[in-house]
This record gives sequence, C-alpha cells and structure tokens, in this order.
Amino acid sequence: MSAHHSPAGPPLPEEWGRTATTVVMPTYNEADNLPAMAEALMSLPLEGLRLLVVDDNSPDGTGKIAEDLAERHNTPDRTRVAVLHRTAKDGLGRAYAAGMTRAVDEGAAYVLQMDADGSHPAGKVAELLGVALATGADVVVGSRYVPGGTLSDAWSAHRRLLSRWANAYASTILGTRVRDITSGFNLWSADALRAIDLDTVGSAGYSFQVEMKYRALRAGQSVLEVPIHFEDRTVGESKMNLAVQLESVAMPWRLRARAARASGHRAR
Ligand SMILES: Nc1nc2c(ncn2[C@@H]2O[C@H](COP(=O)(O)OP(=O)(O)O[C@H]3O[C@H](CO)[C@@H](O)[C@H](O)[C@@H]3O)[C@@H](O)[C@H]2O)c(=O)[nH]1
Repeated sequence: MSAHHSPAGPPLPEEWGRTATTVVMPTYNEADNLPAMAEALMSLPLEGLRLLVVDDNSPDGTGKIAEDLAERHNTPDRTRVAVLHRTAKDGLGRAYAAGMTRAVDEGAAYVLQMDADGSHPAGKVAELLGVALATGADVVVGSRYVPGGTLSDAWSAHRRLLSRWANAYASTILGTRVRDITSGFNLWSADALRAIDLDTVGSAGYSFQVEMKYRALRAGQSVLEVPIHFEDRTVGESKMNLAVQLESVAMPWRLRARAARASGHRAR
C-alpha cells in the first residue's frame, strides 16, 4: 500500500480558506503551551478554521484555559474555539477519536490533528489544507521523513532512534509505504473519517496514528505526505509511557490479523 509524496503546497486561494476545517487538539497538562498554540492558529488567514480542544480534566487547569480562549475568540454568531471536557486521562487515541467524531458531526469538511506542545508547525496548516483541496487527497500527513522533512536538534538520539524504529516496525508489518506513519500532524477529509468509522478504532494511545493511516489505506483512501519541521517541546513533558509503547508494539500485529480475517471472510 503506498502513499505519495507531495511537493511544496500551492498558495491557498481565499475561498479555500473558508473551507470548514476543525483542528482537534488533545491536551493533558498543557497550560503553558495551549495559549500560544491557540493564538497561532486563530491568527492564520483561514476564515473556516475552528479549534476543538479535547481536555482530559488536566490537573494543571488546561481545561479552564481552553474555556477562557473560547470566550475570547467566540462571538454570539460564531464559534471559533470549543472545548470537549472528558473526566480523566484516557489516552491520546481516545481523545482524538472523540474530538474527530464531534468535529465531523458538527459539519467539518476537514479535520486536522495537532499536538498542543508546539511540536507541529501552525504555519503549515494552510499548506496541508491546500494540498488536500488541490489534489483531492483524503489524508495529508505532515511528514518528518520525506525529503525536506526535518527533526528538532533538541530531540535526543534515543528519541530519534525510537521514532525511526517505530516507523520502520509498523510499516514493515503492515506493508505500507507511508514514510511517517507515526506522525501526529495529519489532515483528514470528513469522508475519510466516515470510511474509517471512528467508533471501531481500537487504539487508546499513540498507536492511533498508525491504526488510522493503515485503515485509511485499507479503505482505499489516498494518502499524501508533505514535509514538515518537527520541533521538540520546550515546556512540559511527553506523556509517552510503557503502556503506550507496548500498545504500539502490539497494534500492527493486531491490525494485520484483523485484515487477514476480513480477507478470509471475503474469500469464502
Ligand atoms: N486529552 C488527552 N491528551 C493527551 C493524552 N496524552 C497525550 N495528550 C496530548 O497529546 C499531545 C501529544 O502528546 P505528547 O505526550 O506530547 O506526545 P509526544 O511524545 O510528543 O509524541 C507525539 O509525536 C509522536 C510522533 O513522534 C506521535 O506518534 C504521538 O502521537 C504524538 O503526536 C499533547 O498535546 C498532549 O497533551 C491523553 O491521555 N489525553
């Protein structure tokens, strides 16, 4: 299964900027990062852009900060920032699935996944959307591992190796050619998300990134990769832990087994 690499994106015509696009941003203890991320997004020249923060009851008060941002950016006739409050930390994958479901239900034509910690470049949002609209691609991946993609110098050798290994591991087991299958900066058409059926996505944690791209490819969706620069967070901590890593090791095998079962059913 293959993905295509896109050259630099086209400039975004004004009417494309009015496309209903929701950035879904999961947060857990991102009080020091969220305000700058939200301001960067809200100052983009994209009239159709909304931000949906999915907060898992962060002890540091991120949920309240998100509410304050909503108050500042919303007008009586227009919601630009919304917050989905969940009761407890329940994993990045589940937070995304809940947020993406709500975004599609509320009429988004495109949904963009983005971390709150400043790793993903807000300045690339228009380019990802432009590439989707210009090419008709169902999924556009912000990719560190296509030509032109780069990684922060601050990333430790250990984290670089882990990221490369995780990508090679998942892609080899699943037989995909997406160079950055673990990327968390991805644009999805609402149709692609409907085809995947978010209710049936099994990943609780970071393996969500791999599962979603694999399922999109299996569902016949087109996936393009656009180079990005990935920054390391300067404030706060990654929430990666052993459970997240174990799920990421097991998930490609589970997905492969499920696909084999589905092919068996079809052959019968
Ligand atoms: N709501 C919610 N948000 C969460 C949770 N866990 C993490 N987040 C939020 O999800 C975003 C990414 O979490 P990090 O813990 O900072 O991720 P990372 O280690 O930098 O990993 C990122 O890059 C990887 C690729 O290298 C990605 O695979 C991974 O999904 C993520 O995007 C942040 O905004 C963080 O607050 C959770 O359980 N619930």
